[in-house]
Amino acid sequence: MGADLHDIRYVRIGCDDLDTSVRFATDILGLELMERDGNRAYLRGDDRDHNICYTQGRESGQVTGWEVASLDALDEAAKAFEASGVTVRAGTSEERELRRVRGLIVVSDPTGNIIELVARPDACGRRYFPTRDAGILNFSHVGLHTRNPSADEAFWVRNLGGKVSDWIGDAALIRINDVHHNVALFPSTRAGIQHVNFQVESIDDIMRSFYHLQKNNVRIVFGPGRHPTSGARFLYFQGPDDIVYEYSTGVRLITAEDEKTYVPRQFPKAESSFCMWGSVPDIPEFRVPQPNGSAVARAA
Ligand SMILES: O=C/C=C/C(C(=O)O)=C(/O)C(=O)O
Ligand SMILES: [Fe+2]
Repeated sequence: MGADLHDIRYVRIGCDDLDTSVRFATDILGLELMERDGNRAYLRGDDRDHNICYTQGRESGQVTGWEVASLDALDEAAKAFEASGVTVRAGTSEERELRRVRGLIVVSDPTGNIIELVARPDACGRRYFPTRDAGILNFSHVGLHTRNPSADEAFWVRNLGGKVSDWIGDAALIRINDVHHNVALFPSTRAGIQHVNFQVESIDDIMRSFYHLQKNNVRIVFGPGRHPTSGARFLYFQGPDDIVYEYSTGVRLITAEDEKTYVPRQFPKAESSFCMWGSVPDIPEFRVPQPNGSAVARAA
C-alpha cells in the first residue's frame, strides 16, 4: 500500500529575487508574511505555520510538501517506498527545522518532481491576518508539470495513495482527501510546479481580485471562468519565477458517501473541458490543439 497522505502542506519555490516574490505574495496575492531572512520567506493564507516558503535563487528548486498523520505513518510510508523500489531520503535535522516539521522524508516522481512527506508540522495559534483582503480561505492544491503522465499518475495512485477524480486529456486531477483534487498533473516538457491554488470565499472575491490584479498590471492568464471538472469558479494569474497562481471558489468535495459510487470522468482535451463559461487559457499546458495544428492563444 502507498503512503497515506492527509493534506497538502506547503510549496517551496526558489526565486530570482526574494523581495519581488514577497511583495507579489503580500500586495497582490494577499498572503501574510510570517518570517523572513536574507535566504527565505515564509507566507501563509490560512491558519497553518506557512503554505509557501520562497527560497533565494531559482536553483534552490521547487518542492511540494505533504502531511501524513503521524511519525509512525511516516515510517510506514518510508518502508512502503523502499519495498516498491522507490528511493527515499530521510530529511536532515536542519531541513526539518527549516520546514517547521518533526518528521521528513523525500522522494521524487518519475518526472523528477521532488515530493516531501512530513509529520507533525507546526500549527500556529494566531489566525491568518493578511495585509490585502483577497478573501483567501486556505491553500488547496498544486498543478505539477509531468513529462510522463501515465508514470506520474501511477506513482501518485500506487505510491502516494491518490485517487483520480477526473482526467482532461492525459492530465489527471488527483485527490488524497475529500477535496476534488489536491494535485493535478499537466503534460509538459519539464518538471516543476505549474500552478499554486488558494481557495477564496466567494465569486465576489474572484471578481474583486480580477479588477485589483488588472489595476496592478498583473497578467491574467485564465478566467474568470468555471471548471466543469471540480465546478470551481477560478482566476489564474502570472506570478514571478514562472509560477502561475490561481484563486478558486466552490471546489467539489467527494465525500465518503460519494466515494461509494464515484468514478473518474474522462474529459477530452477541449476548451470546454477547461472552462464552461468560454474563457480561453493563456497557459501553455492548458492550450488545446486546433485542427490546423496551431494552439489557440487567448483572445486579445
Ligand atoms: O482546467 C483545468 C483545471 C481544472 C481544475 C479544476 O477542476 O478545478 C483545476 O483547478 C486544476 O486542475 O488546477
Ligand atoms: Fe487549479
